[in-house]
Amino acid sequence: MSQPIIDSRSISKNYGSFRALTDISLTIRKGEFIALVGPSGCGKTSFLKILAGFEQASSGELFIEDREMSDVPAAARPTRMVFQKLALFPHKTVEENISFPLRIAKVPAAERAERVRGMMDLMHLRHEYLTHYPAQLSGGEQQRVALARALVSRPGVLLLDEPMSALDAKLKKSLQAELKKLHRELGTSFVLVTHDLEEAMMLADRICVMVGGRIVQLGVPLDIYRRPANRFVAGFIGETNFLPVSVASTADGLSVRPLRGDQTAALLGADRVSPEAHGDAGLLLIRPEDGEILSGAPSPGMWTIAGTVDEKFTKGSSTQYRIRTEALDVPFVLESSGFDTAHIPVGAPVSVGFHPAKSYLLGDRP
Ligand SMILES: Nc1ncnc2c1ncn2[C@@H]1O[C@H](COP(=O)(O)OP(=O)(O)OP(=O)(O)O)[C@@H](O)[C@H]1O
Repeated sequence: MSQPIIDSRSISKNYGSFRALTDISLTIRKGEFIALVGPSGCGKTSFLKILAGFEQASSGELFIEDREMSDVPAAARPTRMVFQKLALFPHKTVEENISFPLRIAKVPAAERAERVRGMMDLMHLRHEYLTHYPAQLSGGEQQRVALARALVSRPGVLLLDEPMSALDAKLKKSLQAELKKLHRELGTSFVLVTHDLEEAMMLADRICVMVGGRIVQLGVPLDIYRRPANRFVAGFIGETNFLPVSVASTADGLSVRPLRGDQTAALLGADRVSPEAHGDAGLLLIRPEDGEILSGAPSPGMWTIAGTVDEKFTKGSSTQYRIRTEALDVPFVLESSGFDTAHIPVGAPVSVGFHPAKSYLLGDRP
């Protein structure tokens, strides 16, 4: 798991005068599952295409399996790519589609047949589909055939460009689960481009957040969620509340206090402070699940904010409240597990409690 399979060194990409990627340095380990996330146009697909050999970097170096890739064409790389829009051959059967890379590699017919059937089993595709054409299969089945075709030549790296975005929610969930299982069983490195942050958190060992053609954060999902690099990443990865605070240095660490309201100051440990936070002001990141609507006295160390329920949504497994407060210009978002058993009506006055020492301090710039 620790050996690198992909080593991208300061890769940049220009399309004419437009710079799509700047200084992308990323090492992906053997067997690792990496998700590339970021807003539309941030360069995720461009980077994937450079890894696959469908685009050339304008500068920088790319090593895959310790080999420099600038002169290695796509077909000769240990990478295979699965696209968002299916790229199956419509006039070839499922068997011909999956065996295509093996034909190119001149694998003997008997071995081809065996490996294709092995992939059908792995992808939970019935063998009777072998003689079917792609149009005769459902969207999810077609995407599984595309995965089978990409994996049949046993690539070291599977590149996935939003392979599930065209599928309906239920199919997507089942394919996500299959993908995770497949990754565990095969030991192949997966690089997944996705817009779906929940998908990235569910599947990836590490998430790489890109903005404007640059990597802004690379880390395990929990770190990206709990210790985002800046306000943009925090807001991009899940819903969040940003409470403006004043910051003072003390002998015991940083002390914070809300700009509005008269709470006692709270001390933050060094692991609760973003490296980009500095000066005497900041934003305290409070995730919706970290707040609670108090029914009694707050527990020691809690800060409380008074407000009124502006809206509430029942999501099935949880209930979300949006609470208007004096402390924030936008509603405080709070999520509690389960149904709204307390039956707190919209318009009701409430007291929101949370532990500042468990939150994370960001700089106050966007
Ligand atoms: N062949 C091309 N010629 C010119 N510009 C391009 C080309 N391919 C991509 N771009 C531009 O480069 C930028 C990055 O595109 P890319 O497709 O890599 O982004 P992305 O993060 O994958 O976006 P999305 O999430 O919308 O798919 C975009 O502004 C895009 O318009």
